[in-house]
Amino acid sequence: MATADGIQAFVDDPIPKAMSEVEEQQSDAIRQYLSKKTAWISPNEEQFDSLASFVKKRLDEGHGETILEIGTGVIDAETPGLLADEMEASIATLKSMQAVLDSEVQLLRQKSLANNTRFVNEFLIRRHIDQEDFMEVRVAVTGNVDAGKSTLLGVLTHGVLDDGRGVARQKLFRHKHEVETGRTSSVGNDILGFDAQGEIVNRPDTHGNQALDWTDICQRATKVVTFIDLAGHEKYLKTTVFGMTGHAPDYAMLMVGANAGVIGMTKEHLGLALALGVPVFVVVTKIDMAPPNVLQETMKILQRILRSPGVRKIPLLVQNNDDVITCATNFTSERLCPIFQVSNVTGENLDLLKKFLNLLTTRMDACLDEPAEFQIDDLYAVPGVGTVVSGTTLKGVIKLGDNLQLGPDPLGQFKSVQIRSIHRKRMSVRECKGGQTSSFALRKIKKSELRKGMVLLSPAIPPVAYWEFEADLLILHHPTTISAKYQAMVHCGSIRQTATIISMSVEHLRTGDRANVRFRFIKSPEYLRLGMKLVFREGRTKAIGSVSRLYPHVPAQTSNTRAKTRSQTASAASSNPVTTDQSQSSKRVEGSDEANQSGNKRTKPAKIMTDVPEEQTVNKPSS
Ligand SMILES: Nc1nc2c(ncn2[C@@H]2O[C@H](COP(=O)(O)OP(=O)(O)OP(=O)(O)O)[C@@H](O)[C@H]2O)c(=O)[nH]1
Repeated sequence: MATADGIQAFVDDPIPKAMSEVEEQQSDAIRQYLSKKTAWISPNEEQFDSLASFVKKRLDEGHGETILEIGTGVIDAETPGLLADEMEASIATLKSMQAVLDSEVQLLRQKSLANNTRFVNEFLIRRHIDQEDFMEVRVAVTGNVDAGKSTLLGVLTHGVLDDGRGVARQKLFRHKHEVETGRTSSVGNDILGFDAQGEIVNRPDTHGNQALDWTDICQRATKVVTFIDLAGHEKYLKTTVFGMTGHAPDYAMLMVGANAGVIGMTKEHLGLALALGVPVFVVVTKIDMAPPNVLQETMKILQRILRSPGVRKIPLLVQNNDDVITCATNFTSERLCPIFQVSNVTGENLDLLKKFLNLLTTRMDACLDEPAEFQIDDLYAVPGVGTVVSGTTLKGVIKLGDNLQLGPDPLGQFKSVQIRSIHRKRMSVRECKGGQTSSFALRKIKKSELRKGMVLLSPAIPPVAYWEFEADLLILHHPTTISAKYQAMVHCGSIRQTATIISMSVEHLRTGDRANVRFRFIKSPEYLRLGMKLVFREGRTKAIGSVSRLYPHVPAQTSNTRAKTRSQTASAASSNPVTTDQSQSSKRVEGSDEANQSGNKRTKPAKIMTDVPEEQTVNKPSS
């Protein structure tokens, strides 16, 4: 088991580095001052302002929160620690900064050095957010059936303990058959809110009603963790894959029953998170009922799998507050894998897990200055409201009343729609930013016109749909060989559609092979972006990859729109492909022979579609 120190060795301490980078324009004297561990003791006005702008920068970068270490510096790195009275003065400086930064300061841990004479403190600084806003973190909950996923979510979000016979999970079930069988079949969402001091704001139900009041949670929370509860049963793997690709989780919580161990879908789910580059932490449940030797065996196997060459994680058993902070501050490094051992029945170690969840931050860059892009992962027809789409804003800001381009439809076309209302976690809001999930009520759109995988784009983004694309693919498993014409389901963002391999850079593909593969969707064109991760699977076949080249689709035209579209097409969606080494909007490949341009001996790609093939015109949008 790696120790906290072991972890520290491979992750650079981000704090002094950030400190040295903070304000290049600052004078040398100020920069030197900021690099000292004593900087917080009694700064003058200019020094105070510099410290404040340093923390503000860190808060901006951390989506509204940051962990700050006091008592270490770049200059005096070899002699860390402040005397007790120096630390007290530093804390007073930090506290007086709360008002300037409109934030809350919370002591996370104190390290004692030199026989308890010197101290290094770590603080969580969290910005106050107005009632309508909150930070968002998405955690995909995965693991084999019966690992205790729904139970843990019931326990965390409703503040109750389980009885070992499923009482806590009853609070979460959404479908009648789930209540009857105790098995999750749909992707469900549950939320856990934390205030600026890191306290849980989910209130126990006071009306005998099991549903939590999400608006109340969001109004009182500074940070909301959304759990995407994915089905554990193999039968629902399609749902699980969709949850992992379409709901854009920041982290994956892999649950393992201490008594059952690493069985069934556990490895499959771990592999999926690894393939999609989602950092994983493990929660071992049911430690109250597992005999010590069984728990030990489960831990041994788990750690062996995590350390194996295909996974290459560094497992860290979280046993105390110190471990929580070490894990939380180093977790964005995809290699660290914290492991919690909990009981949903006795509540053992749940406080450590809650503290860890409170410290997680989103991995998604909001890209607020870029044109808005929203991926649709679900559709509803809400009586009295109309058509509602839910999903994730991938970048930019979407505001009430905005006109966005909705598409692509089965013909690859987009249409303008207006945002009638916005909900974030069922709370009515005026805007939604990059990295946040939300639902929009749309004007003058029927649910039948929509399907999952569609997008809403700012008018500044060229509305291009793609029938064909290339991906760099790695075959994780296939029982025999894959060749051209092979078909399987492509999961890419919230897109879920069967695609055919139309050409490959090699003749055949077997387990472990890598190749560049050209795909064609069989039903309708989709909106894709270069670099998007994808999972290609059918039955026991599994491959992962990322989109490396796009072949824009030119939609069918009516005579009166033809002239207009022709000019748009020329500028925005030239029928030449877009590749990963080109900027999507500015550069395009010159000439017409893509195979030559790519510089390899791939089969010459099929002619680029300039009209809608017959089979697409008869297909209805899938949902
Ligand atoms: N003793 C004990 N029982 C637990 C614990 N956690 C869950 N259980 C029980 O284990 C059973 C299965 O829990 P679930 O939460 O339904 O498991 P799941 O992983 O959500 O299963 P799926 O939804 O089918 O994927 C239930 O009867 C729970 O009461 C625990 O920590 N200790």
